[in-house]
Amino acid sequence: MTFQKNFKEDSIMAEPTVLGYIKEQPERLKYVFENKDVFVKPFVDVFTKNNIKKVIFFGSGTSYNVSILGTYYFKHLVGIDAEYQYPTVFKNYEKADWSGLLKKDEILYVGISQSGTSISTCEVMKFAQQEGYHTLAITGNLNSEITKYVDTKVHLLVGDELTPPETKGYTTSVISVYLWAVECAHVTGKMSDAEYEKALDETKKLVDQFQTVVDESEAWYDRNRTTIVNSDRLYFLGYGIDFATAIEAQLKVGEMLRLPALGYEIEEYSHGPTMAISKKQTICIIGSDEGEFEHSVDFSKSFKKYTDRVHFITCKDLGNDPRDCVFSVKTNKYLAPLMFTVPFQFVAAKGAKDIGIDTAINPFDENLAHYKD
Ligand SMILES: O=P(O)(O)OC[C@H]1O[C@](O)(CO)[C@@H](O)[C@@H]1O
Repeated sequence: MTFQKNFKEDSIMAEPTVLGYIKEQPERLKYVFENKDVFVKPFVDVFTKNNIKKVIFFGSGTSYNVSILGTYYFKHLVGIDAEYQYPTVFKNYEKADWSGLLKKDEILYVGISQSGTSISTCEVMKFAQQEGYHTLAITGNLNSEITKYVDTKVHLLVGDELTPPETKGYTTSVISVYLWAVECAHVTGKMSDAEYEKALDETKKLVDQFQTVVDESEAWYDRNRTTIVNSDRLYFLGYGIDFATAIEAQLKVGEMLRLPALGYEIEEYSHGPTMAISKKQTICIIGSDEGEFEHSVDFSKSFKKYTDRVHFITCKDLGNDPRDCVFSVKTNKYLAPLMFTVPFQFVAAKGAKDIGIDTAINPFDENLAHYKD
């Protein structure tokens, strides 16, 4: 069986490669931002018409990691309840509102699936629809399986991504979910006109500078490639919103570079896994804001006593250690995950190339994760 992906838009690449898709992100994110009405309007319509009080995000793999960010965006920016859940675990162990205070039609189930064919995500949306909840899916293929199980289908403007691992699929999904939250926050009065303009301005500024993000990420990988690809194990550590980047890095490296890769909340990492710390381990610490940043710097100093392979990925000022990826592009902590994922896309895709792995081939030939189109 072959890996199933099916996007209807034309590919602009003669021979699709993960590295090609990584490098397409500046242009693609700009396109997504300029065409935001396509995916923001249908979401906001459902949200406002139904006076939604809670959003539950579902996805698998990369799309699950997007759900983590979506949840923080809706909690912090829109100020409503939100959750991210593994689809099948949710079906078997959870319910939409344990408090019993919300009406069914105040809850929105959101399925994120670039291909629209992830089995578990499709199944939970089908279940939600049968139970009578509002259901919405964002997908790159508006004729895909998931669209059969939702009231509202929203187009993810990702274009083709014909290689198994998703890279631009992640960043286009993140920016889409962020723009949903910004718009919902504005229309509900949670964000003032000035705050709304600022949020859009910051988004535009970031997508306009995304080529620099890609260039600085690749340069960071090139500077550190030798130790990275010769590591016994790679850890990706982040607090709060940066935890999404940590487990997205774990996933990308697991898919492509295929070395042992572990994503942890940074303090959790210090509760046990540090017992295994050794000189051939690479530890990447992601982003962070305010107090979390200071704390992460303290952690990195301690880790450096045990391995030289400690890297900080941030847009805060941090000096000139070539092991770090300190972006010259600055942005807010909600948009920063768009940047922080890119260095790890290079670790995964360029690292794989450097050690002779073809990322266009999925050697696992079983159809467990996706429906066939
Ligand atoms: O967003 P989709 O298409 O549901 O896919 C989710 C996940 O499935 C895979 O494509 C393979 O299982 C992963 O690479 C990806 O993270």
